[in-house]
Amino acid sequence: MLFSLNFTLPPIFFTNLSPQSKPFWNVPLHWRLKAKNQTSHVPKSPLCWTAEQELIQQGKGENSVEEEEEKVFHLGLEDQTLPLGLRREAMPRHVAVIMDGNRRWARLRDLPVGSGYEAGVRSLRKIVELCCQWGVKVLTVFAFSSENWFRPKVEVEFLMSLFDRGMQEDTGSFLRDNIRVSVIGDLAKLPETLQELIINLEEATKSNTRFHLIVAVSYSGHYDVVQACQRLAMKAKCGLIEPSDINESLVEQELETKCTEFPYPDLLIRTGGEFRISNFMLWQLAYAELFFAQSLWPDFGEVELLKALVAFQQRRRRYGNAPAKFKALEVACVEF
Ligand SMILES: CC(C)=CCC/C(C)=C/CC/C(C)=C/COP(=O)(O)OP(=O)(O)O
Repeated sequence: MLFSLNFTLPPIFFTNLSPQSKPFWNVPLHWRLKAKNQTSHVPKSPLCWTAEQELIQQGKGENSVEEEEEKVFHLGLEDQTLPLGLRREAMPRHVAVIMDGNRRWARLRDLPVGSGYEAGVRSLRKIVELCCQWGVKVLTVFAFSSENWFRPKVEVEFLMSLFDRGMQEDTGSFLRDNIRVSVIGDLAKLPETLQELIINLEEATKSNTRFHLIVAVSYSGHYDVVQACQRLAMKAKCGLIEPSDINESLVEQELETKCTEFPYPDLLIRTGGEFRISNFMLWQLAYAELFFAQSLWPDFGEVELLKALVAFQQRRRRYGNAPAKFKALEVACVEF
């Protein structure tokens, strides 16, 4: 029998999270493992049941800390730590993020605007890592909009060099962690060196299957729909399709998100306290759940991501009467 589970976190869950009282999953792994022989000190966390706790429980914790760390690192996805309150089977497959608030973060600290963007990259790395660990399959981030070209030249150049640097620095970890990277948007407008880097990175990671990071650069929802229309018009002009053949499925196949198996974000997160979608993935967000966070993007970390995911898992998704392709996740979310 199917039943609805309306899981609500105990108030202690978020009110207790001061920097002094970190949740158990923030405690470094070697501390947790070192504590394992001192039974009274093994944290009996009400918040999550971790893979290494499982090993201790099974009496298999006889190895050195290093061996245990190695073992935990290589456990399968389904065995990895998942904070209490998150259900793996109800995890959004595709999360989209508008990473807003980097410049405000820098100004609040009297730092140059570039430091805000650099802090934003650090935040992005952390969120990618968590999404991988927690079982999200696709993450699309809005890194530079079509409108951002109108920002001061020096800022645009800084962002271009940051993309360049970020992609070069992270190629090794994308390969090691089995992460595929795609970049979507009007890439012809980017500096040629960056275009080459993108082609190489996409090629190098195209067979990776654990996680798909999609970076939207020089992108807007309007741009995406227009370029899809142009491609369909070309096909019609060449006689490959009739105008009357054009339907939702054909449009979907021409959108930039054709690179992923899950083109429709289940969850859109916007940081920075604004309540808009700012011309991001207009077609694809049709049935996304929206989550607006007050945190500026560089401050958006584990606790904030967890709040967004827990909120998502508590939503009841209805989709109107949309076709089954949208509905797969509803079963996991509502009928647990
Ligand atoms: C390598 C890589 C993918 C890097 C991504 C870097 C990054 C965080 C880009 C965000 C860019 C951007 C225009 C954000 C909007 O917020 P804003 O900073 O304009 O916010 P604000 O003016 O509202 O504070």
